[in-house]
Amino acid sequence: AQSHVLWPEIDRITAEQLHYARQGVGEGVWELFAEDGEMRMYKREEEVNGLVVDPLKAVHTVKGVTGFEMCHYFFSPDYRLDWETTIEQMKVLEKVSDDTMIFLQIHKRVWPASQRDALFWSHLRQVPDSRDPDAQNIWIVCNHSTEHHSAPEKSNGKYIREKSNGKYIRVFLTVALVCQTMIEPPKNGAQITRDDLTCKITYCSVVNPGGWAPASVLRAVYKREYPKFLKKFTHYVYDQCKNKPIRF
Ligand SMILES: CCCCCc1ccc(-c2ccc(S(=O)(=O)CCO)cc2)cc1[C@H]1C[C@H]1c1ccccn1
Repeated sequence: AQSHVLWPEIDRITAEQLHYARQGVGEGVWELFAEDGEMRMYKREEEVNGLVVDPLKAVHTVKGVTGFEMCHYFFSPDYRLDWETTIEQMKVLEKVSDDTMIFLQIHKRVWPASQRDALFWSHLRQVPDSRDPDAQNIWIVCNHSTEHHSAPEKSNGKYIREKSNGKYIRVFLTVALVCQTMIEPPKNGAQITRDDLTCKITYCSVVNPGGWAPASVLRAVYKREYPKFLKKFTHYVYDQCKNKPIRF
């Protein structure tokens, strides 16, 4: 992917998102708004030009899967429709490389707002841990809005794009899923099993709705959809992996 025109941006945004994901939620600005078992979901209330763009940060711990497995199922287009319940259609516009793709997703309409679509590059990468050089166990998937010749936004600058009989508003998003594998080595030197694995997850998301939607509607949607999404996704990955050989 190093040769692709997007590479400098992919490299920069992925590094920025890794750094951002590692910042704790201790500093008072984050508000805890959902808890479910090990999952903690935080948000900051922010508006850009009167649009709600509340940044979200979730932390979660899932036993029995590796960070690679979690990121693999998040990145791969083959499984997305199994766990993403808010999209109507998904298309890979370009396969930049084995670890980088460009997606176009049409999201289900959220009444009374107009229907949205999302066009973004998605990049999967293993991250050497600067603090712990032999921790080859951190993986990240970064998704960031981009343009693409095969899915232009309407030139009127209102991010409205014609579809067959209506219009989509294009959202602007930056998302990062950072997963670290923790291994509790078995006492008696036995082979590692899934019972010895724990995956520590940090999920960060900023979705700018792209066009006007009532703050109350957006905040209600985010409050409902994000916990549901992370719970469904992590359970899906556990179920997909539990009877398969471990992939680090
Ligand atoms: C009036 C609603 C305007 C915003 C609609 C919208 C668009 C994209 C997105 C979104 C796009 C991508 C991602 S992801 O993490 O990269 C995974 C791949 O799909 C995540 C969320 C969200 C929402 C908001 C529904 C809200 C919502 C919240 C969590 C999940 C789904 N929907």
